[in-house]
Amino acid sequence: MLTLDDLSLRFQHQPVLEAVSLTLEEGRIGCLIGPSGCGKTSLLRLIAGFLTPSAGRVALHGDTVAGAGRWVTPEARRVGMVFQDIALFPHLDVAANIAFGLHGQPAARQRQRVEELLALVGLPGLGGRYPHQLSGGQQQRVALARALAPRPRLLLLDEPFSALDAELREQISRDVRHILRREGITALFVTHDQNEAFALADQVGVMSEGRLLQWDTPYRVYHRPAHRFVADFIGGGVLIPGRVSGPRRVETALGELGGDLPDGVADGAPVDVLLRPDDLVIDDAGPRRARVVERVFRGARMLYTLELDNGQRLPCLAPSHHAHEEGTGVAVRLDLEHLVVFARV
Ligand SMILES: Nc1ncnc2c1ncn2[C@@H]1O[C@H](COP(=O)(O)OP(=O)(O)OP(=O)(O)O)[C@@H](O)[C@H]1O
Repeated sequence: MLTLDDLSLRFQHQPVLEAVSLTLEEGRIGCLIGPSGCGKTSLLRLIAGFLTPSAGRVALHGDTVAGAGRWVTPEARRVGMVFQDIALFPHLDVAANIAFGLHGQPAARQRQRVEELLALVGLPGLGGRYPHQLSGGQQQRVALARALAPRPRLLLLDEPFSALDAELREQISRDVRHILRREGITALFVTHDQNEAFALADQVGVMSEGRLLQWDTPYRVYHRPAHRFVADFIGGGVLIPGRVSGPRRVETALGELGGDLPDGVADGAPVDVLLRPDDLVIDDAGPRRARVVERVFRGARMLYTLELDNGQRLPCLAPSHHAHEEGTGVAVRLDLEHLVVFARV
């Protein structure tokens, strides 16, 4: 459905995007995450046709819409957009807002499509209200209905839920996933929130400084980060130093660990090993001692920061019913499914 080939963008000679390539299959949901300023919004704007690439190609359904000497206007691309600031027309009622992209169609057909969409987004009967008479979540549903009305081939959503509070955001992102699935819409989201990306997406893209570092399933982005930045950015883990101590072996402050090593690292080479908060278990029978430096209550679980004798600090997510006080000692063991190791740069 969507193909980007080596897409690059410059603003006044400043590189903003560099050689971004990805494919998104029909009916799939993709999600781009990355720090502020890494180029996520610019990438959406290139796909929509509000920006022109400096190099590379954008294709929709196999047709080149930008690059390789071709240019298709934004209107002709049939790409819908939902923005962070909801931007409904305040002087139009909900039905007229949704029908905005349907002008030119017979009135009866427009009315039918509006009713259908109001039902789809869970707001039946609210077509006569004005935007100021709706909650933030309801307004965002109307914005979604408006974008879906002309049946776009691809829907782009730029931080659509960021203005909503956390609880509502979770609910509405689940609903939106449902709606997109039911309509078979191909969608590409931008979000800051990795939990949202994991909950919504079939494919997650992690961006940094204009590059797409990994485009993969949520599971692989989390468990098999392809890049040191991805490992660091996702999941609240830390990279601890280690040294290759044999084939598939690494010596660390937590003992010798076994697993896959990156290609080409020699015996004795310095490496970094990824430890996520759920890789470390507080266990009286554990072989290593650590001190509780900090703890943050997260409801069912407590997020501890533990410090080893060598000063290495590690995050540890543990059930909150055994609360360990700050300053006390605990015994720990590792519960690693697989090793993620990066050659030291
Ligand atoms: N019109 C412009 N002219 C010059 N530079 C721009 C312009 N628009 C964006 N940029 C720069 O391009 C880079 C990428 O911006 P972009 O908005 O795509 O990032 P982002 O990842 O969406 O950020 P955020 O998460 O904060 O919205 C930034 O360094 C920004 O300053």
